[in-house]
Amino acid sequence: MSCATLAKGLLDLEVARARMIAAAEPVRGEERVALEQAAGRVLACDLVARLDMPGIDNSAMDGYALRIAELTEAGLPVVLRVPAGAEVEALPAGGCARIFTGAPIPKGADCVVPQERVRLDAAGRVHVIGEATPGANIRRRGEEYREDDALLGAGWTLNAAALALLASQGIAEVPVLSRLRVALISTGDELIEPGEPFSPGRVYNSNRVMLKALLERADCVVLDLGVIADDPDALRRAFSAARDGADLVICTGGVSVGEEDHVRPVLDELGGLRFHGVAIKPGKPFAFGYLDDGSPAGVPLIGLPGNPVASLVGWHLLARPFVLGCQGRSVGPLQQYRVRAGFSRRASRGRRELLRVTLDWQNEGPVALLAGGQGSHMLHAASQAHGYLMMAADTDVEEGHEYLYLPAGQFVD
Ligand SMILES: Nc1nc2c(c(=O)[nH]1)N[C@H]1C(S)=C(S)[C@@H](COP(=O)(O)OP(=O)(O)OC[C@H]3O[C@@H](n4cnc5c(N)ncnc54)[C@H](O)[C@@H]3O)O[C@H]1N2
Ligand code: MOO
Repeated sequence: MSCATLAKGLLDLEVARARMIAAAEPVRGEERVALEQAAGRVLACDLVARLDMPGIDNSAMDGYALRIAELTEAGLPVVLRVPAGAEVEALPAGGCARIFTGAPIPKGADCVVPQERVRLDAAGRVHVIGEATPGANIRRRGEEYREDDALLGAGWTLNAAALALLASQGIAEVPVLSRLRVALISTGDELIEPGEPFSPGRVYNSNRVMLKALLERADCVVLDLGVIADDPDALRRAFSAARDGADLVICTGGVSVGEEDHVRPVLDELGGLRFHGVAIKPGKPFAFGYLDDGSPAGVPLIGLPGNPVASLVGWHLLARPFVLGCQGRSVGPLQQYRVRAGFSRRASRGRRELLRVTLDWQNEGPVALLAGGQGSHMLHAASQAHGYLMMAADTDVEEGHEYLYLPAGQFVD
């Protein structure tokens, strides 16, 4: 999309995203944690294999290990029984071994025939039904990787399979990066907390629990500073307190242009605003800057919009890549592919629109349907959406036409 079509003064999404990614400085500090505690943590250094994988030649099937050259019409007697965990033995000449999945291949055997493909005669001799192929059903030592081969790189997020991989190497403790400490501030005089009695004009704080969940899922330690009034002095005090204990400050609300919106001027006063306003809907009043704490760079601050869905979109597209970068994790380009729209809709002027959609798979290919109301305060559709249909600025949605779709799975930590 050409920047010329964007509303004046707003950054293009890709430009803003690139600036967030470039600004992210990986946190220093690491610790060793037990494998059981390491889910979702970020590896602090490269790890190499300690052992060949598999460690020995072993059987992929329950069956019989034999030498193909010794197969005759008379069949082979079973002369050995090899369960998983047994010592490696030699296969005596002229016989075969009853073997089980994972058990070591006896020396001299060159094939495992699954038990479904053998016939046992009255004397208990093994007859192979069909062909026996050399090497069949034998998992070779080191066929996956060898000792000292690269296993996982620094910056890798330890997902369940990665933990299992390390466990398979006998690794019980891993070096991980220190968790990013994020101070979370909600601004707004109107805010009350869930559980408090409702009164007209009050708004339940939805951003707090949403961002806390997103940050914790992204392996951050959240320092929740609660709700701060729409007042520059209160905000000044909150930002000053936040910068002293956190690697990053995130606040929501008060980041737009009204005289009740104090985030931008206070950020400017306490450090410096780097940019404000991104050409996306929702999520336009996104602010990024630094609070001066005496260090060369200062403490980064992200101001997300108050409208909850705008805050969510700002997290997904701009704040999360910054957090990932601060955690030493790699941030790839947005995953997107083209999907047919099952609805028509007028364009957003001057901003890309991120429509919250579900995918209907009942037709030949997926069809995107609106997940519900699209206002930036409308959380129901956001809670149901499978992803975003990303519309270029000033482009109407026409039913049956294809548009870029961003699956929500890419934003899940
Ligand atoms: N004259 C203009 N007005 C607005 C503009 C603009 O460009 N010119 N931008 C609009 C857009 S777009 C958005 S998005 C909002 C965001 O404004 P703020 O970030 O300043 O947010 P607030 O004004 O504080 O609140 C907006 C809205 O969200 C509710 N809110 C705030 N915090 C929470 C929370 N923690 N949980 C739930 N809901 C929250 C708040 O009550 C308001 O209803 O500005 C537009 N205005
Ligand atoms: O960016 Mo606002 O989120 O359009 O409503």
